[in-house]
Parts: sequence; C-alpha cells; structure tokens
Amino acid sequence: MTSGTSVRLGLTGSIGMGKSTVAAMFAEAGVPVFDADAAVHRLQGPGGRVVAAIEAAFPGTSGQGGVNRTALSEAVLGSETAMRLLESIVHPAVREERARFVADHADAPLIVFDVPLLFETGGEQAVDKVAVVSAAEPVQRARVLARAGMSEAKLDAILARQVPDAEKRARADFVIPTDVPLEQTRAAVAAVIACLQPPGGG
Ligand SMILES: CC(C)(COP(=O)(O)OP(=O)(O)OC[C@H]1O[C@@H](n2cnc3c(N)ncnc32)[C@H](O)[C@@H]1O)[C@@H](O)C(=O)NCCC(=O)NCCS
Ligand SMILES: Nc1ncnc2c1ncn2[C@@H]1O[C@H](COP(=O)(O)OP(=O)(O)OP(=O)(O)O)[C@@H](O)[C@H]1O
Repeated sequence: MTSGTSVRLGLTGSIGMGKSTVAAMFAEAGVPVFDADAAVHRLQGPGGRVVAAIEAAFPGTSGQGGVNRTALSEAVLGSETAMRLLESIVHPAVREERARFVADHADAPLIVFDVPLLFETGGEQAVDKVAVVSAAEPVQRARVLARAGMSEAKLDAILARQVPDAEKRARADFVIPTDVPLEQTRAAVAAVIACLQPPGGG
C-alpha cells in the first residue's frame, strides 16, 4: 500500500442485517463512510440526476419529489429485466459519487464503503477487505417485516436478488454480528479498525 492511499473496507450485508447501524459505528470512530443507499436516495430525490432517466424507463414513477420509491418498487420487484434496467441507470451514477468520495478522502488511512450490493455488483474488486454484517435469519426477518410497507412477498423478492448471507460470510474477511448486544457489535467494529488501521497508521 503506497503512502497517501487509504485502506478501503467494503461493508455489506443482506437486508435488515444492520449495515446502517454498523456504518454509523465506523463513522463515530472517525472513519469516513460512503453510504451507497444514501447516494441512491439523493440521485432519486428532488432534482436528482437519475430521476428523468428513471421516469423515461418507468413512466409514472416520479413527481415533484423525485422518484416515488413505492411506485418504482412495484414496477421493478419481481421482474429481473426491469430491475437490471433500473440498476443500469442508477449504479453508474453511484460509482461516480463513490469516486468523488475517494478523491475527497485520499489522506484517510482507512475508508469504508457501505454498499448493500457489494458482492452482487462485483464491488469487492474495488476494495482491499470486506466486512459482512450478519444476524440469524429469524432476527433478520423479524426486523424487516416490522417495517411499514414490507411484506413476506416483498422480502422474499429482495432476498432472491441478494447473495445468500452464508455465502457473504464465507467470502468476507470480517463478520460483524448484530444479533448480539450493541456493545458487542461496537467491539467487533473496533477490532476491525485496529486490524486495518494500526495505531500510528503504520
Ligand atoms: C428497488 C427500489 C425502488 C426499492 O425501494 P424501497 O425504498 O422500497 O426499498 P429500499 O431502497 O429501502 O431497499 C430495501 C432493500 O432492498 C435492497 N435492494 C435495493 N435495490 C436492490 C437491488 N437492485 N437488488 C437487490 N436488492 C436491492 C436494499 O439493499 C434494501 O436492503 C430501490 O431499492 C432502488 O431504486 N433500487 C435500485 C438501486 C439499487 O440497486 N440500490 C441498492 C443499493 S446500491
Ligand atoms: N447489534 C444490534 N443489536 C440490536 N439491534 C440491532 C443491532 N444492529 C442493528 N440492529 C437493528 O437492526 C435493524 C436493522 O438495522 P439497519 O437498518 O442498520 O439494517 P440495514 O442492513 O441497514 O437494513 P437495510 O438493508 O434494509 O437498509 C435496526 O432496527 C437496528 O436498530
């Protein structure tokens, strides 16, 4: 690793596993975090630069507030062709935002990319190490099904498009558990930081 470049940690995990919670722990520890989902919300929000392309591809799925995610979700979930079309619009724009983030944090010893679809999009090629956030399936399902607008069918449609948790754990360099007390999750985050960013940045 030449000087001046950051160690890049990919942070991923299936729906409801705790990525956002763990990403916040990295941020609290002073590690710059790129949140891909937040980038998608910006890009799809009011004035977002992919709104016009999404409306052209999926007429009626946007309005004054940008993309109507409920309408868009109904238009694409369950259709592999439609989801791939949506991804072809959104993912390049996310990659551009990620490149800007890297340039803005060139001197940080460690940076984190919080990317839900890291393995699904080959994003692991762009990072040095991967940490997977994981919990037992019943815990995961209970969390997600407690969300407004979620259903068993929608959850299963999403999970069908995500690399299984067991495969993510096998391919990861680190596994961060979230079906444990928050302090244990926080300790796991600290251990990953200590491993990748030794004191003194050595
Ligand atoms: C499909 C959409 C409209 C659903 O929006 P909605 O607000 O209902 O759900 P939300 O965005 O919170 O996603 C819920 C869960 O689905 C997962 N998910 C989102 N997109 C995808 C996808 N293309 N493939 C598999 N899982 C996905 C997320 O990781 C999350 O765990 C939205 O997720 C979207 O625009 N996805 C395409 C862009 C994308 O691939 N985003 C993933 C992060 S890079
Ligand atoms: N260590 C933990 N102990 C208890 N609850 C946790 C822990 N970590 C995360 N959670 C809870 O799990 C739920 C899902 O967490 P979070 O929103 O971070 O998941 P996510 O992977 O970002 O979800 P999505 O993929 O849908 O965006 C939240 O209610 C969060 O409070």
